[in-house]
Amino acid sequence: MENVFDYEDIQLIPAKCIVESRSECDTSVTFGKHTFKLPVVPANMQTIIDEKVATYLAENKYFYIMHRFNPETRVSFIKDMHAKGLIASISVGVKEEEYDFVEELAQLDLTPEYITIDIAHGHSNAVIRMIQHIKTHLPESFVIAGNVGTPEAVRELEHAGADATKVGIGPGKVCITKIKTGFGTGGWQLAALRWCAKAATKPIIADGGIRTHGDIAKSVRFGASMVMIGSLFAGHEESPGTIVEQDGKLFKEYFGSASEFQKGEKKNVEGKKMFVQYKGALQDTLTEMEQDLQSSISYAGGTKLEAIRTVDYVVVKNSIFNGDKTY
Ligand SMILES: NC(=O)C1=CN([C@@H]2O[C@H](COP(=O)(O)OP(=O)(O)OC[C@H]3O[C@@H](n4cnc5c(N)ncnc54)[C@H](OP(=O)(O)O)[C@@H]3O)[C@@H](O)[C@H]2O)C=CC1
Ligand SMILES: Nc1nc2c(ncn2[C@@H]2O[C@H](COP(=O)(O)O)[C@@H](O)[C@H]2O)c(=O)[nH]1
Repeated sequence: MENVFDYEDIQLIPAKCIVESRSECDTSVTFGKHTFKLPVVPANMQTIIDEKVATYLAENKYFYIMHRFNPETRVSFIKDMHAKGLIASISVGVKEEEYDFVEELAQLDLTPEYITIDIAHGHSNAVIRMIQHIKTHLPESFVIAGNVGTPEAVRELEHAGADATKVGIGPGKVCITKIKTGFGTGGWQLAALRWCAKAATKPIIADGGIRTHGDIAKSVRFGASMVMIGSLFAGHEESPGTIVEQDGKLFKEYFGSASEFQKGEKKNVEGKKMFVQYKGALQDTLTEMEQDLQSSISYAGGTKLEAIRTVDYVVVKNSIFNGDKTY
């Protein structure tokens, strides 16, 4: 791999502005059969999303993916969302009982609009078999498969029938895969995204490592149709993590899906727990993301997200923050 870089090493180069106001710029994205307000999806993790957050996002035309860690609630979740006229977007694993679950949905005539196969090492026969199983029993569901970090993996999962692939092995804020195994895209996630996007013929979700709103525009530039974000969504009032007070300041817990806290045991642990600063209402962050992305589109010299995909960029090797912090 040549030209390895990450989010903080890149600056996008402005093109001539064609709008009078940033409000003219449209951040919406069509992903599968639906159009959403932002190319952003909160991570399908237990401290990021629950039924209430999912409903809020769907009602307000944001994409969401419900996590898979309360498997027994998934059937009622899909029914509830459909009863409210909302899309159902769920996650599955690859263990034996997940095959039965997919068949159960088919027997109940319940088709989630989106199903995400959510495992750590998605370039595997287990995921390929699950894609094929879903496509056999629920052919109308849009299947997102991951996570992967190579063009070979993207090609194989697409070939197996995935409608989108999710790229990112180990760049997450609560991830310790890179430390415990020595593998992953941590530290070069943006370059890995570009590498994968060149091979992809279907949409890619860039997953993990987003630390600023500008990183969303950079992900779009390097080939993402959608960007999955955990840590930036962990500190909200609505975030399911427990709230704690320390030295008069409020924090919310954020833990990895492969952490001991999630698994309830110390086996194959590849995630940790941390506390992020409380930051008020979820909608405030979504609104700020939209405004920042509208601004990105204006700097790209366009009125739509697509304008970002073709801008020039420079590699500035770890210098863009220049000691500054965003908060
Ligand atoms: N994006 C990322 O970088 C990472 C994300 N995660 C998240 O953590 C959660 C748990 O993930 P995961 O452990 O995959 O889910 P599961 O615990 O559901 O494991 C899925 C299946 O894959 C097997 N498996 C897991 N890792 C490997 C591997 N490296 N090689 C071969 N087989 C493997 C498991 O068996 P067995 O346990 O017996 O090996 C199990 O049968 C998911 O939500 C995932 O997204 C976890 C790590 C990295
Ligand atoms: N290696 C691990 N990765 C994990 C774990 N739990 C979640 N994740 C991944 O992180 C992103 C979110 O990243 P962030 O930088 O935005 O916080 C998430 O979508 C997963 O792909 C874990 O336990 N280990």
